[in-house]
Amino acid sequence: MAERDLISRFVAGLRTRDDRLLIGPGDDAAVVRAGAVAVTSTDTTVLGVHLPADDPHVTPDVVGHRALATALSDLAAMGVPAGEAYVALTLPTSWDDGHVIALVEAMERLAAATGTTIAGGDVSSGPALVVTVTVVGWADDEHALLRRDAARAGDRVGVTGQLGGSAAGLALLVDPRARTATLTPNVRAALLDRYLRPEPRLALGQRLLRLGAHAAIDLSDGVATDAGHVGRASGLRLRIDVDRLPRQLGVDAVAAAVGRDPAQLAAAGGEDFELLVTAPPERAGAIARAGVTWIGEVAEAAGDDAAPGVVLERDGRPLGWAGFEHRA
Ligand SMILES: Nc1ncnc2c1ncn2[C@@H]1O[C@H](COP(=O)(O)OP(=O)(O)O)[C@@H](O)[C@H]1O
Ligand SMILES: Cc1ncc(C[n+]2csc(CCOP(=O)(O)OP(=O)(O)O)c2C)c(N)n1
Ligand SMILES: [Mg+2]
Repeated sequence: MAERDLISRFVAGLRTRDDRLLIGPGDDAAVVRAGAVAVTSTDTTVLGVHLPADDPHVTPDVVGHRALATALSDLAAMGVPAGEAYVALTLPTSWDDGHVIALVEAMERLAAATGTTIAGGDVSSGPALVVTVTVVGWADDEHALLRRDAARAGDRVGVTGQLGGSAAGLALLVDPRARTATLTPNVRAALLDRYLRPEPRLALGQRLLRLGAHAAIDLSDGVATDAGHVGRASGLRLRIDVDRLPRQLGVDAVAAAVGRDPAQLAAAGGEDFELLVTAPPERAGAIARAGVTWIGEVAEAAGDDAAPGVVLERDGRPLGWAGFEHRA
């Protein structure tokens, strides 16, 4: 199919989910009636970097879902609902029309499930499959946000859901040793799903904001790195006990099979796309009931050996673990 026809074909399957969109796909630019404050984030998914390039699990559907989910995760971490998404596709010749349409259809399904409107994008050819998704959410005012720099000394530090599942799922795909792990079919499927089809915690992010959380960040690179962003942005030190990190079922078995510490998969494996939050102790009960596990606290940063950032601890002693880094 020619570029124009391909675009027309997949745009025909996109729906508008709000009354903001004045001009959607088709003109030189999208036109949206703005809310009070725009919250915008962009994320890239590269086949071979974010997903294995030649694995039968990595279908066009998985690529589409994951690219939008990981972008929406940043809006979840800001505590705002999703608004519009803009999708730039770089397509290698090995991706035929059917693949591209399946990718966009999977995105549209997640868009429907999250109230997102795909309002525009771009199609290019290129040497590798790259999907860049820009998402915009709308807040009523600039205070109705979960920022990285809003942690306060004395806050508790918590995480939503369970961690390590994505790294374990990836290991099941790429590390032959992981296949020796004893897992029930359901547990194995849930680990693969966590890696291949993460769910952005949009409703939970908004709920945490309403419940009085101070700061939040989504866990893309792992607590070891992402908690450090909160600490540095806030000028404080997050102290986290790695043995309190909730681990997804099956993580321990995969960690044993690949010879790694299970807490390290949970702290540094990355891509669970859960949220890390800080909140004052008086809110801890209500926030825990919303699905948060407390893993540490926010301390003043003072002195050379207590710089702003994160310190991961085991039995009160610091560990040198680090999360994912693109240019290590
Ligand atoms: N090329 C760039 N130009 C401007 N800002 C950037 C660029 N790359 C990253 N940033 C900013 O740096 C911060 C961290 O980026 P990144 O690690 O991609 O964020 P996240 O983990 O939330 O997706 C973000 O606020 C992002 O907007
Ligand atoms: C094939 C493959 N190898 C390694 C990884 C691990 N990995 C790749 S990117 C990444 C971190 C998250 O991606 P990034 O682009 O840093 O997202 P952001 O922090 O910008 O949200 C991790 C853990 C992977 N997902 N797939
Ligand atoms: Mg990253």
